[in-house]
Order: sequence, then structure tokens, then C-alpha cells
Amino acid sequence: MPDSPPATRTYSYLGPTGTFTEAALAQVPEAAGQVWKSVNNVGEAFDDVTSGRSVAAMIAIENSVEGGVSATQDALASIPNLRIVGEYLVRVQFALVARPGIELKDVNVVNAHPVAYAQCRGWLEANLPAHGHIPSTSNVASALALFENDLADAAIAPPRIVDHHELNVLAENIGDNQNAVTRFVLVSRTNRLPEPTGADKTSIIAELPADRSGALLELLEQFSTRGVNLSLLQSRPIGDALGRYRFIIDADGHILDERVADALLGVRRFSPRVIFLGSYPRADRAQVEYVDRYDDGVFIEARDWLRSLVSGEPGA
Ligand SMILES: O=C(O)C(=O)C[C@]1(C(=O)O)C=C[C@@H](O)C=C1
Repeated sequence: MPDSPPATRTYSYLGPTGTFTEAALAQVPEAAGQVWKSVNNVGEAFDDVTSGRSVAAMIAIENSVEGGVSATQDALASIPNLRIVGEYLVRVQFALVARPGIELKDVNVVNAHPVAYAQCRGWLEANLPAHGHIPSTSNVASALALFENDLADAAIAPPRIVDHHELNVLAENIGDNQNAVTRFVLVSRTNRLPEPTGADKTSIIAELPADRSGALLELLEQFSTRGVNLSLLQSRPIGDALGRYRFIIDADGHILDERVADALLGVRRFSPRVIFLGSYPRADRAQVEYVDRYDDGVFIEARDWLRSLVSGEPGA
């Protein structure tokens, strides 16, 4: 009997087609040929994953100019059983686009996704100092809205939008930093850990014990005393009272690396709430560097030594 074809899998992404999020999803080999579901916001993407409608969602988590995407970070802290299984980088460049007939001098109001708007603030202040801003759900939705209503005169959008829609570029490269990059994560409900590659990242969210002086230092010591480098440390308000924060942490290495596992045990002993978001290959595939005394073998040898002392092995 012939094998039945494998069931198609659905991946959610912030659409419509042409967004940077879609460009990030295009980097996922397993998503090729599967169903790509365009959603209007990050909440909808997470909902697709938790309900099982999608096997995974591609979500923007950090921009090199604007910083962390708070909607993503807060959702990861509040929705249980989510895992980051991959990381992808997309260079972001923006153009100011408008319908034919509109010139730069006619622009009073601009449609833009808030994260994109924040990355073009300098250009807007210099070139359209009196402009108004209407937030849109994505970089492509901003441009398409120009065909749906007259609320704005122009939109901030990816430059290639003009290949697919009747729009003109009023200004190219309006981002304040020409090297801007957005970091995306593929989020799923799986409990399976991606294999360690030697070029991995581990993401967690940890809260500090209340009213303890030096608590943040103690949290960071869990990593530094095991030779684990951090590539992200960001605070987000927990939201229930002033002065209460949780910390989003990206650590170099995989949970199956002894030094990372040991650091996580330390965090778990100390923090009232720790969320493990996943260990996954780094987008840049850069090998994690660490000094020899934090190698797996050193941890294993020390544990074996302790075990032999406890079990009373002769010569221990
Ligand atoms: O994917 C898109 O194009 C988006 O509109 C989303 C998004 C984001 O959420 O950060 C993605 C990349 C850019 O930095 C700005 C906006």
C-alpha cells in the first residue's frame, strides 16, 4: 500500500504577505511547502499555537534599534508551555510610500507599525516635523490601508512593497540605523529540545525574590560563576505593583551543556518563578566560547568525585 502523504502543518506569522515576519518564516526549512497562516497581531499568533491550530508561530522578539518587543516578551511570561525552537535574523529597511499623485510635501499623516515607526523617528522629525501617526498592525498592513481609507497620506513599509502594489516610494532608507536587524523566534508547544549544536542559546524568564538587597546581582552570579555569557538581560514590569520586575535572559549555550544546566539549577533555587523558554540554535551559528574550567568534563568529574565520597568508594 502506498504511504499516505504527511499531514500539512500550519505556521502562523504576522501578515499580510510581504512582512519581515514572513521573511523570517521563509528561513525555516521545515515550513517550506506547508500552510502559512497570516495573522493580525502577536496575540493571535500565540493563540494559534496554544489552541493547536498551528504547530508554530514566527514572532518578532527584539529589534537592534527599538529593543525588546514587549507584547512578545509579556506573552511568553504569561502563556504556559510555550517553547522557542529557533531564532532568525532579518535586516530591516524602510521606505516611505504613497499612492500615485502624492508627494512628500503633501504628507501630513503616516501609517506605521509602532516598532517600525520608532526606528524611523529621526528621519520623520527631520523631514516631516509636524506629521501625525496612525498605528497599523504590520509593515504591510500600513501600506494596504492607504487603499482602504483616506486617514493617512503615506506609510512606512518594506521597500519591495512597490513591486506588488501601485505605490510610489517618496523616500528610501528612512530607518535611523542602516544596519537595523530584527530578531525573530519560532515558538511552538513541543517539549522536545532541539539537539545541542555548540552554537546555542537558552532563554529563560526569572523573577527576583521580593525586597532582597543584591537580588539582581545574585541572579547574575548564577551565570558568571559557571562561565556562562549572557546576550540579553532585559527587565519587564510584572504589572501587579510598582517596582516589581521580571528579567528576560538569553544565555549562551544549551540546557544539555553542564555549565548551563548548573546555572539554571542555581536560578531555580533562588528565584520564586522561573520560566524555561527553550534551548535552540543561534541564528548567527557562532560557536559558544567559554574557558576550559567550565567544560562539561570538569562538571562531570566533580560530580563523580562527590558521588564517590558519598558512596564511600576506596581512595576517593
Ligand atoms: O514583520 C513585519 O513586517 C512587522 O510589521 C513586524 C515588525 C515587529 O513586530 O517588530 C517586524 C520587524 C520590524 O522591526 C518592525 C515590525
